[in-house]
Amino acid sequence: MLSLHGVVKDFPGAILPAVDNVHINLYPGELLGLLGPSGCGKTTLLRLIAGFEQPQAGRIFLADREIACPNCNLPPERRGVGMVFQDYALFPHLTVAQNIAFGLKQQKGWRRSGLQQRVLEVMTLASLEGLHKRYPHELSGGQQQRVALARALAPNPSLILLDEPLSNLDVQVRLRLRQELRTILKKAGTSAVLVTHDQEEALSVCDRVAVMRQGRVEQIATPQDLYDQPATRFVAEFVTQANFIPAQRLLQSWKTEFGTIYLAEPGVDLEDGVDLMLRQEDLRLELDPQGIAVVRDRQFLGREQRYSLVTESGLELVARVALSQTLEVGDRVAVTFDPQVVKVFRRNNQPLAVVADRSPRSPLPVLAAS
Ligand SMILES: Nc1ncnc2c1ncn2[C@@H]1O[C@H](COP(=O)(O)OP(=O)(O)OP(=O)(O)O)[C@@H](O)[C@H]1O
Repeated sequence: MLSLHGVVKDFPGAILPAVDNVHINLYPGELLGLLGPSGCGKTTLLRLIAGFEQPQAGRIFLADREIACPNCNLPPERRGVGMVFQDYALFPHLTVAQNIAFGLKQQKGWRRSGLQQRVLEVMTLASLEGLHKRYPHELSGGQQQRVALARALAPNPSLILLDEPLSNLDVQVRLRLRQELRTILKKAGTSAVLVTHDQEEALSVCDRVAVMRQGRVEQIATPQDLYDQPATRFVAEFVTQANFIPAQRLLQSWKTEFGTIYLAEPGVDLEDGVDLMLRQEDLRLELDPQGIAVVRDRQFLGREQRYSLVTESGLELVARVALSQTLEVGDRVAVTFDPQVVKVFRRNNQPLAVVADRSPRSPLPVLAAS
C-alpha cells in the first residue's frame, strides 16, 4: 500500500538527519502509528509521505507508484492522500456539509446529487448526523475533529495521514475519540498513518506502531509485541515506562541493589553492567520497617494506585498496585517481583533482551535491605 525504502531527510545546518534511513511497509487497511519523543522526526516523515518535503535519499511508493525520490516528487494534491491536522483546519465560513464537500468539489466528475450523497455517507460514518448546517464555531472540539476526519475521508483516499489529531482535545474527549477514530477508519477501510507522542494513544488506536528515535525507526511491531518484547532499552522506557535497575555481572547471575538475580542464559556476550527492566505492574510492595524503599508519592488512578518510591541509593521506582493496598507517603516497604518477568537491556541501547530464568529453581529475589 505504502512503501518507504531507505528514506533520508536532512535539513541544512542540522547535525543529524531529521529522518534517517527509514524502511516501512504499510498494508491495505492498516493503521500505523509513528510514535516518539519531540524532535524524533515523526512530522517530517509524515510530510515526506504527504509530499510537503522531498527526500535526499530513498524512495517512497504508494500502491506501486513511485511518488518520491531524490529526483522525483509528486505534488501533494496528486497523491490522493487525505490529511487531518492537530488544529482541525476547518474553513470557519463554511458549514459542516460545505466543509466536507470541499475536497470533493476539487475532484472532477462529481454530480450534485452524488456529492450530497457522499457527504451524507461520511457524516453518518463519523456520527455527525443532524449537524450539516452548523458552522465550526458551533461545534465541540471533538465534533470539529470528526468533521476534519469526514472531510479527509470524503474523496475516498487510499491513505489518510493524521498529525497529532487528538492533542488539542481535553482528556475525556480524547479518550472517547481514540476509539471512535479507530472505528471510523476501520469502517472506511482506509489505511492510515497517525503521528503521536502519546504511547497510550498509539497502542490503543493502531494495528502496528513504529517507535522513532533521532530520525530512525527503532522498532516496528504490534502494540502487544512492543509491550511484551521491546527491542531496545529506549523502546522499553518510552513505550512501557518501566523501571530500570542497574545490575553488575557475577559469574552466573547479576548483582543488584536489591539482591542477586539469576538468568536463564548467563548472557556471556553481555557487558558487565546492564539494566534490568521491571514493569510498574510487576513490582509487589509490602510494608516493612527494614524495607529497601520509601514511598515518596501516591497517585490515585481510579482502578489502582501508583506509588513513586526511592531506594537507599537514590534509585527511583514506580509501582502500580491494586486499590486494596494503601500505603502512606513515608512508609518503608520491601519490594519483590517474579524473576520470570525481568528483561535485560544493554545500557548502550543496542538490541538484546534476555528473559530471566523461568525454572522454579531460580530463587525469588526478596528485595529488602540487608
Ligand atoms: N523546516 C525545518 N528546517 C530545519 N529543521 C527542521 C525543519 N523541520 C524539522 N526540523 C528538525 O528536524 C527534526 C525533526 O523534527 P520533527 O518536527 O519531524 O519532529 P517531531 O518528532 O514531529 O517533533 P514534535 O513531536 O515536537 O512535533 C527536529 O530536530 C527539527 O528541529
